[in-house]
Amino acid sequence: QTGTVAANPEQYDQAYICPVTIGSQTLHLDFDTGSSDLWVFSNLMPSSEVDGQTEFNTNSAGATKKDGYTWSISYGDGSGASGVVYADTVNVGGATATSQAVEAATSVSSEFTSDTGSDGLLGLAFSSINQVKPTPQTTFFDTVKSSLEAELFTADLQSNGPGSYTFGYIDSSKYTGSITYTAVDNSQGFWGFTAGGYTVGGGGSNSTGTIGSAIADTGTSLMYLPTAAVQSYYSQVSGSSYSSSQGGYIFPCSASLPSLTVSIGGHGFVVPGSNFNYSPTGSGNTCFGGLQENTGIGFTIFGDVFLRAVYAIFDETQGSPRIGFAAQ
Ligand SMILES: O=C(NNC1=NCCC1)c1ccc(Br)cc1
Repeated sequence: QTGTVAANPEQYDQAYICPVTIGSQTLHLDFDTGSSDLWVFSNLMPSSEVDGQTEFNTNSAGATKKDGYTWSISYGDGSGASGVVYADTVNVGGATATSQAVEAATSVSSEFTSDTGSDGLLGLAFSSINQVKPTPQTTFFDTVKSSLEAELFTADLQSNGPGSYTFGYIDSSKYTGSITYTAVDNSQGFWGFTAGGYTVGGGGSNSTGTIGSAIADTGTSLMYLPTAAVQSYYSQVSGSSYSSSQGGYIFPCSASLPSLTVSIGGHGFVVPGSNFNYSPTGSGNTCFGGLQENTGIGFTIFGDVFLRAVYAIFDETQGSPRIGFAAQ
């Protein structure tokens, strides 16, 4: 099917990298529903900031410089990049944008230099938060959506193995049961929605509160919830504690992790306990939790830890945007 691309997880499922053809080059980009810029490592960068990544060749025949256009972006984790802007043909699994803004980096932060599996990002949030000056550019999805069978894209992220993104259609083999849709508030440029109650473990409903407004962000590795929900979760994990040195909740790697059920659109979505063992801390046979507090971020983020448990549909077919989730 046109518009299908593999999503390959980096180590610890930290991010999902997809092959994208830009002109005659194939680069591997981190698809990110939490930002709206398509930027790539380029030949304009100092070699000290490149560690094996493929560089977009700004001198290629198909690349047209947008003179006077620049960009600079910083992400929730403190990483960032900046550069200049070209127009080129961008092809994702057959879905082709003939004149897409390709933001060529002239500098990137150390997080990107050391992320050797990623040649840049492909933003899939709303174009209202694109960071190109003097004129914001459209995201790949916004550029191509009118040419798609349907104005939507989907994310099927898997643990430790290839998943996929589709553009223009829903792959019914990727989910079970029905899709639950809920309204999206894109006033801040994100795929924002409202989440309801939560239950820790498969027992009865032991949720005491509701989660509230949240965003679906494939570019964020973990799940960040309000403190009450996070403390309720780790109270069920023996040996867990908040480690200020590690910057989050940790637990013995042998701990038994409960599932977390979150109500969205009136349907309970179960995140299996295994999703919450993110990575070894590197000391004392403790592991870093895939669920952390949203304090300091100011948003509740349903990142890859949650998105791996569902099939997600980012849908603009109805005029107003909506997001759909189905069990997988
Ligand atoms: O930056 C964000 N998402 N994408 C990426 N993170 C790291 C590289 C890409 C992000 C978006 C919204 C909020 Br609220 C917090 C963080």
